Amino acid sequence: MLLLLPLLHFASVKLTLSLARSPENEVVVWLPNAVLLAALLHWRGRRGLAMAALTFASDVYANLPVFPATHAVLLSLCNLGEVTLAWLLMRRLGASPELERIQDFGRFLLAGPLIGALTASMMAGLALCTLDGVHPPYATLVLLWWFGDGLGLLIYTPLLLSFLRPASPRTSDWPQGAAMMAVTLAAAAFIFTQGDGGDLRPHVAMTPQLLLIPLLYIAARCSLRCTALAIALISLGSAWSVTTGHHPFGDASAHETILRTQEYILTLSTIGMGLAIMLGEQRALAHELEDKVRARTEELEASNRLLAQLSTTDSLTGVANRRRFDEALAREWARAQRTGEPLSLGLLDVDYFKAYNDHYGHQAGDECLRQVATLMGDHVRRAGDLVARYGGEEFAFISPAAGAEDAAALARTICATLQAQARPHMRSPLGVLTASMGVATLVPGKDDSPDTLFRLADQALYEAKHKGRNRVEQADAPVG
Ligand SMILES: Nc1nc2c(ncn2[C@@H]2O[C@H](COP(=O)(O)OP(=O)(O)OP(=O)(O)O)[C@@H](O)[C@H]2O)c(=O)[nH]1
Repeated sequence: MLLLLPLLHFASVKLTLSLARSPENEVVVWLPNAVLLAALLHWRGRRGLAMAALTFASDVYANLPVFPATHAVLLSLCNLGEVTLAWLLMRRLGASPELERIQDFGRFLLAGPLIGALTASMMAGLALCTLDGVHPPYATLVLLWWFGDGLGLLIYTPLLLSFLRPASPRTSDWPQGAAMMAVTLAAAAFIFTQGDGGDLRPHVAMTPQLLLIPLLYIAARCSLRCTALAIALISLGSAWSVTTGHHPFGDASAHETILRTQEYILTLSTIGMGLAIMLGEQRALAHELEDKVRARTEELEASNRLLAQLSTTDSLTGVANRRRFDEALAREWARAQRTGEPLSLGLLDVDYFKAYNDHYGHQAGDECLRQVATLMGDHVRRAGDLVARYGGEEFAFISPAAGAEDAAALARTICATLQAQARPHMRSPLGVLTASMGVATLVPGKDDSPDTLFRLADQALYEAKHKGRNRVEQADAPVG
């Protein structure tokens, strides 16, 4: 970067001087100072001294063929002073170096093009008048220098900064920007090459003010980078035009012509860049709001999903609650009615659970219920199966497409495993925690309802309890 900086600076001095008006080397826009200012802003002043020294050397070296050595050194000192003052003032004013907000752009305008360039122009005017004494009047010299330097900072600092930072992925405006740029440049080429001066110039010529129209379109629709680039190219075109004998701004004295051109570029750049920055800020704000809305919507959707899950989940055991059980039973019932497949339902009731609670406490009772839920979940695992806590110490499973034998076998495995886990239950005749189950299987008929299946399973459970508990009873119903 430190090597590239003087190269870029040197090239910009040469380009500017190639567009200067002889014999006094008056320039319309002096762009090299923007190179150092953009570098200082982009790298937040890091290696500022080295950058300043390199660009100063490049400035003197590039000026030497055009000015005597004393002039070259003094003028380069003025340039360095201008950039340093602008940089320090911007820091003092708290301007963000990105220049993407209108208040930062305003502070930059004040610090660079206004105060920095004016101070340097007064110093340079003094130096030139003292050294040569034959220049245009001091005020004219100051005005020309001020406008030239001010415009250079105004146009090229934001342009270089926009190229130094990565383009925002959102401003993929290049097709539109390129099309409008092509139109603008074609129009600029036509306007700035009209006539070759003197009598041959057409009587009715197009004025450069017309370029404001496509430029405003670019500023409104494209990025600041695109707008600054368009202004930079127009400024180069107009500088070339007035220093090569064209008269896009009408007939006037040499100094007046340069001043008219500078005023024209100033109007174009303040309006164009101001608009681009203001609209860019609005767009960034809109994107920020969109992002916030999207994030909030996602949060809301996640909360809704969680809420929906919580509203159908039993908080103690984590299995489905009564509401989800009812919904699943109705759904599976309707499906079995359509397919003609059997539907099995198992009801489980923990034996002597009141006594367990009384003996071991409610918390131990809760732990028991969690154990039973886990056990059922471990065994009822076919696709479409569901385990639910029906209420209190009662659990249920729904097993679609399972025949009576399969369902009864499943229930027996659950009861046997619970007994084998041998959780002590001092108040049960069996000494360990057990459960009773009732199982029913139906191929739903047209006139049946899920209640029929539930009633059958419940009767079977009652029978299991009645027959001594820790057993599985099957409902006497037509089975599939
Ligand atoms: N710890 C705990 N106990 C519960 C919960 N829900 C219901 N119970 C208790 O479960 C017990 C159910 O007792 P009963 O309906 O009399 O049945 P049981 O003692 O198991 O007798 P049988 O079913 O005939 O073997 C009651 O004492 C309820 O307080 C719960 O969420 N946690």
